[in-house]
Amino acid sequence: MITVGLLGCGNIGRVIAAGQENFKITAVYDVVPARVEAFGKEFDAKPFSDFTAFLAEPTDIIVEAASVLAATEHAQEVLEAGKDIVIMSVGALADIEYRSRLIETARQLKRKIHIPSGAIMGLDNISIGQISRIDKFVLRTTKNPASLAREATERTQLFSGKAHDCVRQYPKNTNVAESLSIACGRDVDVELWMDPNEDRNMHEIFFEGEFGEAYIRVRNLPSPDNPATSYLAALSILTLLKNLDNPLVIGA
Ligand SMILES: NC(=O)C1=CN([C@@H]2O[C@H](COP(=O)(O)OP(=O)(O)OC[C@H]3O[C@@H](n4cnc5c(N)ncnc54)[C@H](OP(=O)(O)O)[C@@H]3O)[C@@H](O)[C@H]2O)C=CC1
Ligand SMILES: O=C([O-])CC(=O)C(=O)O
Repeated sequence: MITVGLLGCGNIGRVIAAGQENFKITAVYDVVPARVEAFGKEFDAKPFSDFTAFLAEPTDIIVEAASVLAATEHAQEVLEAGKDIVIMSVGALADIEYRSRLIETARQLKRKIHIPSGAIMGLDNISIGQISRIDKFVLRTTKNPASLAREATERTQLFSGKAHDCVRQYPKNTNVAESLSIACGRDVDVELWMDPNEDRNMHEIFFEGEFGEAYIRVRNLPSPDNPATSYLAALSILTLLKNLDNPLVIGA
């Protein structure tokens, strides 16, 4: 049985905990002490409000499902503690120097940094961008203003530019932009829109290159507990965890 330390007892954390089968969350940590206590009680995991003690608890892997700040603060020490990590708040890796340091640490210590597919589809073959020419790559994300904690009466563009800058400005909403950039090996172009007539979290990907062209559109249901986060993102990380000990690896 794989033992998991869960960093972040929010919306995604709860979906993961409810779906435990071949892994067991044995330790949990969150910035909100009351939340971590209640979570620990409900899912039979040891609650921690001190990160060092949480990390010292024997677990096979740490799952970050908290925030870009949490991933930035803790990923390096998780690897240095000799543990693999799953990073949900991928925006932390927009800092190229930090990302390189993490990868180098993981390489030296023979650890893995897992990035779930999250709220999008297609990351598998989008990674051909690492070995093949890409002529165009645009992510267009459209969310209801409520998912962005804003108000609007008409379709409004919030951002147009590069992924690294977008996720810095909208760290709770555009981690997918960074996942796509890592997959295809370049800082992709991003448009972020809010639309009061869109009730889903929509991600459209326009991808052209040596292989031909692709258009991918996902219209995700928002998570009931956090409309900023698509439910697909929680399902994705749960699937990743369920496959950690599967010898059959599918996809590019
Ligand atoms: N890669 C992807 O495709 C996607 C990634 N995400 C990202 O996944 C992460 C989790 O999402 P979700 O579960 O919906 O978020 P929630 O806000 O529902 O839960 C996160 C929990 O972590 C806590 N937390 C925040 N910062 C820290 C910290 N520094 N240390 C410890 N705990 C902390 C939060 O506390 P508090 O409430 O006080 O902040 C909250 O309890 C988010 O960063 C989100 O942006 C979401 C969707 C898609
Ligand atoms: O859940 C989504 O649709 C996307 C999201 O919030 C993110 O990438 O951070």
